[in-house]
Amino acid sequence: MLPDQDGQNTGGGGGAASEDPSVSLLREYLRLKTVHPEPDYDAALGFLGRISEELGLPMKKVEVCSGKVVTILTWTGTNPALKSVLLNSHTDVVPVYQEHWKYDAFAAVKDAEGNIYGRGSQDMKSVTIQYIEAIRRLKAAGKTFPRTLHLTFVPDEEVGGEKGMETFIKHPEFHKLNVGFALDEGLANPTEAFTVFYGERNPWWVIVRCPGSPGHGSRFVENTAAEKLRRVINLFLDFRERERQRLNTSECFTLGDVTTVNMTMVKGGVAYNVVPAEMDVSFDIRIPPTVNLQEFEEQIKAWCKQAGDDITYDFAQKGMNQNTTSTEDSDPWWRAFSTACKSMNMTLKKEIFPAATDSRFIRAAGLPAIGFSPMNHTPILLHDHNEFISESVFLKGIHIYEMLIPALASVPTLATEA
Ligand SMILES: CSCC[C@H](NC(C)=O)C(=O)O
Ligand SMILES: [Zn+2]
Ligand SMILES: [Zn+2]
Repeated sequence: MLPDQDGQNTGGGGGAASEDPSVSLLREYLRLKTVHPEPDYDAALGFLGRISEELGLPMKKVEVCSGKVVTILTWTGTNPALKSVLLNSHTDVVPVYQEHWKYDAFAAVKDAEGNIYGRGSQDMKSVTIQYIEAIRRLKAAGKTFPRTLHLTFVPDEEVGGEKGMETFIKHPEFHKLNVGFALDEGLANPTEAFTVFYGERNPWWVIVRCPGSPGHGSRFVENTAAEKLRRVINLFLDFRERERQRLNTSECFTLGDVTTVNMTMVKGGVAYNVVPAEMDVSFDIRIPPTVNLQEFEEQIKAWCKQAGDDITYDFAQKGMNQNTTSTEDSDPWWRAFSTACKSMNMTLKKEIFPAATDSRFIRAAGLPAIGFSPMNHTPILLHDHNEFISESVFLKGIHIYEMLIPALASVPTLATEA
């Protein structure tokens, strides 16, 4: 059977049944080209404006930087004085290598197995539509909850969040939301379990500059940049290997529990026969919240000193916040979240997110945030070729939010709110 490009009438697996409207909505959203480097944010704004009307929820637009709008839909609770629940998602997606995809990455093709292919199908347009569809169903069922729910749709997460959540979190309009707890993106899990993230590793992007004596390429020049560069690379990559071994030798460790180091760029040199006056190397380092950051920077300093004279380093990214969100049963937000999951017989795996999401800005503001994308039995394909989500996993995810949202929006008044 041919894959379904238009999505009007084909059920997953090739049946003749009509497509679930939630699936059609996801596929419509996947077709919007909110892809870097020039995301069509106007298309997303138009789409969200329509959703606001359909759901009967007021929409607010906050332009945090020129052309970068955060959209907020609000379902006011019966006790609006209580702290609210934030359902956050980003509207942008990363670019694709189209030649490596089975289908057009922006056609939202559904194959005969019911797998929906598209950039953002995991990261994180599926989650956006799951929030929307769960709320649509809860409203249609006439439910109300004590706590206010805010859905925020933010730009630029995929390019670091500087003109998105990082700025929005400091904006008066964010403070007006009176947030008590936030949900944001997680990762798929290929097993029966669902992964939940209660913290993130800090990204440190380091450039190490190695100056050296220049000279003719035919000579044994002393004190070259390349010799220093080699020692720097060895010291950083030896540490990488030790951390890799540590991850492999302990069964209870995941990627989020160790420090990764990757050499990502090398620069230097002007001609084949000129010994360069400087060579630079860059590393992408991700550091778990349990590591002492001051001590780690001392280590970097010591490596640079050991590698030779006058070596310096700079940061292009240096996350310093190590806040994590409580996953203790004594925490009312976690209790609400985990109890709802338990009632659906879901197995949860608690982890530190290996990369960086907008949750880091929420946690840095002192607010609890859980990273969760309800995608079990799904390979992790974010930023990868042929990113997909199955129709059935997507639909189950809506049901999961139909249970989670009422639980979170009904967390009893906290001691700090009384
Ligand atoms: C540090 S800003 C870049 C953010 C990006 N997030 C993801 C999820 O890929 C990353 O971790 O590289
Ligand atoms: Zn994402
Ligand atoms: Zn991403």
